[in-house]
Amino acid sequence: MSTIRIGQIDYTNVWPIFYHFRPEQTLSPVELVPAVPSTLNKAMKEGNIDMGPISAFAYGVSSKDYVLFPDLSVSAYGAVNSILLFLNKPLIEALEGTIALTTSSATSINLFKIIAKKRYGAQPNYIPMDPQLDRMMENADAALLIGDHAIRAYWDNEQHGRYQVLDLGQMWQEWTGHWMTFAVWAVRKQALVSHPSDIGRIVEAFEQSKQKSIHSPDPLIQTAVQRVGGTEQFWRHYFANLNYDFGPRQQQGLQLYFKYAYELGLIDHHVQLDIWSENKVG
Ligand SMILES: C=C(O[C@@H]1C=C(C(=O)O)C=C[C@H]1O)C(=O)O
Repeated sequence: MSTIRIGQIDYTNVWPIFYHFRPEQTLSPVELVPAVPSTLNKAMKEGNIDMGPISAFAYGVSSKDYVLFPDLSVSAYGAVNSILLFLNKPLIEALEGTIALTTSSATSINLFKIIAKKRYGAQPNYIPMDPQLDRMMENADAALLIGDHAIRAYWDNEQHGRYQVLDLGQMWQEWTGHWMTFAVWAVRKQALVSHPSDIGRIVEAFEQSKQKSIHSPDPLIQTAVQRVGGTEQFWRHYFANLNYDFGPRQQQGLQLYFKYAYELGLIDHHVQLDIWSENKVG
């Protein structure tokens, strides 16, 4: 039996869904592949991983090849606390200049482009850069970071107070009134064919981890303090504020995002959300 390769986003935001993830009784062995979202997006596209969390944008690009796992996502209604734009001048001025975009993201960098163009009619100069805030700010008027890179830069900035910080989840919600989904759990259609009887067990193991983490967040909070830093209070709020569902509200927000991405030519087709269910094959 070939191994099932499952991507694992290398950021704390996905911990609730992985912390207790123990797929049992799968016919094939399971291997976890940790990496930042942009690396997982590419590995998934090339077939080097079979399933797992990817940027919602990457699902949109390759939607014909993937199916979504039900009720799993990384979403927020308003502030995310880890999708942050750091600015050294007011937004309106920065939008006429240069914006550095982290190379680890796909959803958030395109969310920024959508907000810039559709809300502000702006088309700044974008430069992709590795997620190092100081180097980014040497080259740009504002810098977008995600995940733990954003969290660490935020703490650092609290000490030095150098930059204004805007939260993209909040910008999106204030503008559209909608939820935003940053990551979805996708499976390659090919993997549905090669591992048909294991999919249900893996979906169930993810769902169980999520429920366990939501009901007892303390172990995750303690581990985050030890491994990443920060206070217990920060992580309690962070995990409680993120949302891991993929229900009608999250789907509506994501559909609007895909509509705008299509209108701006960031994605070349209308994206349909194709969600896996036990009774559906392929
Ligand atoms: C909430 C977050 O969502 C993330 C943002 C992603 C993106 O911009 O492509 C992808 C996956 C998520 O890890 C975060 O990174 O903080």
